[in-house]
Amino acid sequence: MLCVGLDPDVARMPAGYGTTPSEIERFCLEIIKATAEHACAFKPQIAYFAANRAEQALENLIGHMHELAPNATVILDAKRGDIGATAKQYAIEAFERYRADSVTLSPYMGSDSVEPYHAYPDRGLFLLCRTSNPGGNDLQFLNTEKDEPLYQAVARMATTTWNPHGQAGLVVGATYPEEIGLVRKVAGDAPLLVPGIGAQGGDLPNTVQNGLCSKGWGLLINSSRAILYAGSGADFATAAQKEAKRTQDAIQSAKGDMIENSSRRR
Ligand SMILES: O=c1ccn([C@@H]2O[C@H](COP(=O)(O)O)[C@@H](O)[C@H]2O)c(=O)[nH]1
Repeated sequence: MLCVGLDPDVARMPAGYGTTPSEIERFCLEIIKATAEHACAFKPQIAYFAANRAEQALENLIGHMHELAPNATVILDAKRGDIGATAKQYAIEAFERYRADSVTLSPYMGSDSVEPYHAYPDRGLFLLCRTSNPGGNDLQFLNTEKDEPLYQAVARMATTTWNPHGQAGLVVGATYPEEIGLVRKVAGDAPLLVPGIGAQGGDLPNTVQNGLCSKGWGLLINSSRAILYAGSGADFATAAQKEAKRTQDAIQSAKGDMIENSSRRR
């Protein structure tokens, strides 16, 4: 259930790496190779590539992800949201240009802003629901007319009426594990993309405990900086591999503890 995030920050490139698009690509490729055996997903964050004129590097890297880790799903973290005509172009960008398996979306503009993505029913959509950042509280906790907080209304709509092909998941931060449980209740078995462990200090055991679906999975737990920058020297790829394995083991052990506790309770 580990998702390796690719957020190549040019201020943090390891020894021996420059900051050009081809160096960004070389760095990320080493991370992909080093972590592929531990990852069920990769999540490149588009801003780190676009900010450095490295969109072609991102295209190439997604190709490498598909080749080197054919069973891993590729989530383009772009957080798009716009009127239908523009959303159609964003869908082409994510699924045809970049060949991502899924894309992250902002739900703020409503159902017609999500509709163009339904033309790709075999791809996934992760809608921002309860985000990992402190400012997420500003809007996500506003009460709706149904007397539920906005993030729960998003969870409900995104996985039902806005989801004719069953392709929707939700983004819920590991920094708020209690809300992961509340979202899970509303969203059934929909996949949850969970950023916030590692550098943001989220709570892994409670994320797993509250977030597993009825089939015992349903979580893509993302770690970006903690893996990418586990080392800064020439051995950065080995350090990334170790951190990915450590995180994968921690996820497995949290899952094991949960299963043991629930069978003890029976
Ligand atoms: O609520 C959210 C939604 C997206 N993100 C993204 O996930 C990664 C987290 O990086 P770390 O280095 O593991 O903290 C990053 O790409 C964010 O843009 C999020 O953190 N929270």
